[in-house]
Amino acid sequence: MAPLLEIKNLTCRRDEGSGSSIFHDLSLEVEEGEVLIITGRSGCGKTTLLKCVAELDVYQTGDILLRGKKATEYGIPTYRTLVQYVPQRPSLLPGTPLDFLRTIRSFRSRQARARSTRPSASDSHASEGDYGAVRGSESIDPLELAAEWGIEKTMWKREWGTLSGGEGQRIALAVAVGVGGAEVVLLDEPTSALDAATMKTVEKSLVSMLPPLKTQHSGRGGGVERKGTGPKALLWITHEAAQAERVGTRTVDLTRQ
Ligand SMILES: Nc1ncnc2c1ncn2[C@@H]1O[C@H](COP(=O)(O)OP(=O)(O)OP(=O)(O)O)[C@@H](O)[C@H]1O
Repeated sequence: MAPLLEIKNLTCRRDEGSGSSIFHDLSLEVEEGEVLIITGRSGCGKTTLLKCVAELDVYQTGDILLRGKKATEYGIPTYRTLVQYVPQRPSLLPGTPLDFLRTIRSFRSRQARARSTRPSASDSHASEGDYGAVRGSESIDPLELAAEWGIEKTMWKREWGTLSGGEGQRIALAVAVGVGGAEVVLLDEPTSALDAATMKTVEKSLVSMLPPLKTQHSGRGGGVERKGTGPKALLWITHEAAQAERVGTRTVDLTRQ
């Protein structure tokens, strides 16, 4: 069976392909249940790699396969819902988090309708007011998840730019893992703006959403019970060795690639 995610011989160059290489001939496989830590010195290409995997950045050679299929076979917008990138600074997004959630829900709803003529679960909540109108059928409600991380509901109605770095990070994370359907979530230093206690709470809930690992890896992977309610795997950029040790099942150091 094809791996969950396969990166094959990926090469990415600076300046839209005309400059020097950021990484060259990089190959990786990610299986279900993994928290693959991406680390390495500043500027070595960690963010670029995640953006390439999300098909947001252009690479010059190589293939990225999700369950054996290229993004073009899924269609790029659908692929990006299956492989979701969570930016380091969501404060640069326009509008409010609630607008963002509505847009994603509406896209998912259209996708679901295209696949089936059955009414979507979000329709059945359409009379529940501002927040209920964007609720979906997933087992994780982003607003409730964010509330567990200390985010009050009213914050969802504020412009992204008015939220603190840590508030914006938690909301963006809750949307990425809470709005169902993402198979692989790409986390770009997801807890860099959080205090130590909140960081550990977020880490635990993220790892608990994964399915159990099929193969034993050297890392501890959080040592938390896995419920399999969220994405199938995480690619997680961090500069913190202690965090990598807590959550990671495997580490790739891009400095050495
Ligand atoms: N649009 C761009 N044009 C030219 N160079 C770019 C562009 N985007 C990124 N780079 C360069 O590519 C390299 C990799 O950048 P990237 O942001 O992926 O590094 P990183 O490992 O995530 O860094 P950090 O740890 O500092 O966040 C850097 O040298 C960066 O300056």
